[in-house]
Amino acid sequence: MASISGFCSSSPAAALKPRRLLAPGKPPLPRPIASPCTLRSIARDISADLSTSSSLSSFQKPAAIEKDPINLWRRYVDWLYQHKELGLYLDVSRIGFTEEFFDSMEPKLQKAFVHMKELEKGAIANPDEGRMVGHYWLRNPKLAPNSFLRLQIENTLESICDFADQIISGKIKPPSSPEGRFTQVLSVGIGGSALGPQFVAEALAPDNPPLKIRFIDNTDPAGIDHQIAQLGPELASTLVIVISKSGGTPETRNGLLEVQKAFRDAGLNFAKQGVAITQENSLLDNTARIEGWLSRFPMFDWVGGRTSEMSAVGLLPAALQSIDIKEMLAGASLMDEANRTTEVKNNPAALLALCWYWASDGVGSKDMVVLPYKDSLLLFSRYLQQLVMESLGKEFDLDGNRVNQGLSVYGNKGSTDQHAYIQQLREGVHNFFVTFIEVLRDRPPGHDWELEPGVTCGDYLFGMLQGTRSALYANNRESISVTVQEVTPRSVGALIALYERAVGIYASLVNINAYHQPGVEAGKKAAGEVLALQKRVLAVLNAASCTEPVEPLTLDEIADRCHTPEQIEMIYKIIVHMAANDRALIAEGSCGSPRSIKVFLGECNIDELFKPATPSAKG
Ligand SMILES: O=P(O)(O)OC[C@H]1O[C@H](O)[C@H](O)[C@@H](O)[C@@H]1O
Repeated sequence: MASISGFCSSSPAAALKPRRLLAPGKPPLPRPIASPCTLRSIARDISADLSTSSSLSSFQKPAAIEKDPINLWRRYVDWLYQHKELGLYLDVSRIGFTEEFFDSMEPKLQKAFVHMKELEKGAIANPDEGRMVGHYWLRNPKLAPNSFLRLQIENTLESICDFADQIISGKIKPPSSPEGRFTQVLSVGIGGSALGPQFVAEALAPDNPPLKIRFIDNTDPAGIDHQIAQLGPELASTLVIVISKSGGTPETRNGLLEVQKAFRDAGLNFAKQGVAITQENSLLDNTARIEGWLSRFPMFDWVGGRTSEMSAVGLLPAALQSIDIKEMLAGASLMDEANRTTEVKNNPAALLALCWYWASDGVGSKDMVVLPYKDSLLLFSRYLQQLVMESLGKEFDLDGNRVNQGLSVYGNKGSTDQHAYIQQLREGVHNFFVTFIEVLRDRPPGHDWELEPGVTCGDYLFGMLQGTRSALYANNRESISVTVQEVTPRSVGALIALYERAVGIYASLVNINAYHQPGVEAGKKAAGEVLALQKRVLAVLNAASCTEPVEPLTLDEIADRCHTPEQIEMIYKIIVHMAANDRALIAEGSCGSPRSIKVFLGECNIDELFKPATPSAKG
């Protein structure tokens, strides 16, 4: 193994001292016994206590990371990972892990490899939901645990390619477009049903795709109106793809209802232009079937939303933009293959996971800043945010211990971000590590020119990346660099596969389920309760506004009549929102003085009074 002198603790005894999370150079402080502590520090302590002898708690991070340029170069060469066929490099030399750390992690990594192997063979790797985790089969259907699943994958891919060909060639036409063919795709979906397609469109769509894609990924009415307004008369030649694994996500349902209304208003037949990507027999699937939509593609139970880019979710939108989806799959498959070796140094995903573990102390103590130096990769960090944070951000580990795990991800692109927040990264709070994504090819051959003697525009970008990496490192800020030759379907497929696997391995290292998202439900449930309360408020206001004379109500009176005095603040917020949208009138007072306001409804709706009572969230 490489000599990385200067990286190691000075003596074996020092290596066994309990590790402290300190700025380099500071002497270790005794752990406070009963001082006030943050949730994060509690989580960190619990996690440290739970860890075994192979965890970071056995180590002390070096006081300062290697600065000698020759030693650093040796470290660079010794640790450089290269995937020849993909033209992808991974440089972990600027992460200061020690040999002892590396060796101590070996058993955990070997265990992680076993988990990944079992997962690929079809084990129930998502135990809470009792599900297999099969995104790796999508790019290598032969791996699927049975021939039924293999055929499902192969047939879906074939039907995606056929459908996209027929749409692009104009064999399948929109019923009432003067263009005679589809020119636009409007993708409606959220989370894993949007982020991958958005990232890939930004990274790979040609300048003039056969169909231009746009997205509705929220329940923001103004955002939806904006997308529809921009389509204008081209709505008639727009293929609407509604994507939802569950088929019941409210934001996506609302997007669909809004788009369907726009079609009705324009006198268009939505069904002839609508496509659903969802699980069989979901609400969305049934709607699409009953309404006779143009087509339906399956989403599989064993593919999670955030790992669905290589399923119909990602492949259909990409194919419609003439992105070579088979190349994307090939890139992912090659990367998966590389990630199956049990030799850590030759396993890029394991190396990444190891670096994350080192840099964030195995408890997410540092954030991961992702900086692609290439405009087309702008959305990579946003895509990774869901992949990493929804997978790793967990309250409990697989044994039921409270661990509050996670790894925060943010970033946009270099060198743009250099003019925004790199100042803080260089000199401010030291709570992050960086991942640089470097693309060697600046622009297609034959287009380059020197904007000053010997220097091209791309040389500047290169210089900015290297300069930032060095400047950060000089101030003890660690970084990883991932280098690809070009942004192609193959390299993008490989990048996605690399991070998917790194997340899986890291999850094994910290013993959590990376494939469920129990925390997301809490927000959804609370949102449902707010809407249920709003309906009760409306019913109460409606009753009071239908009297003669109209009876404006105070917030206390509304809360009282809703039988939810404890919800008065939420009722106030509901009133303010309704008033701002012309659905309620404030008779007295102003929103700024909640106690003073009296409210009635702008329009009394007698029918509303005779509707059956709205079921409340509180029963
Ligand atoms: O694809 P859908 O079922 O509509 O789900 C969309 C998103 O919903 C939730 O937020 C989940 O946490 C995400 O993982 C998922 O991607």
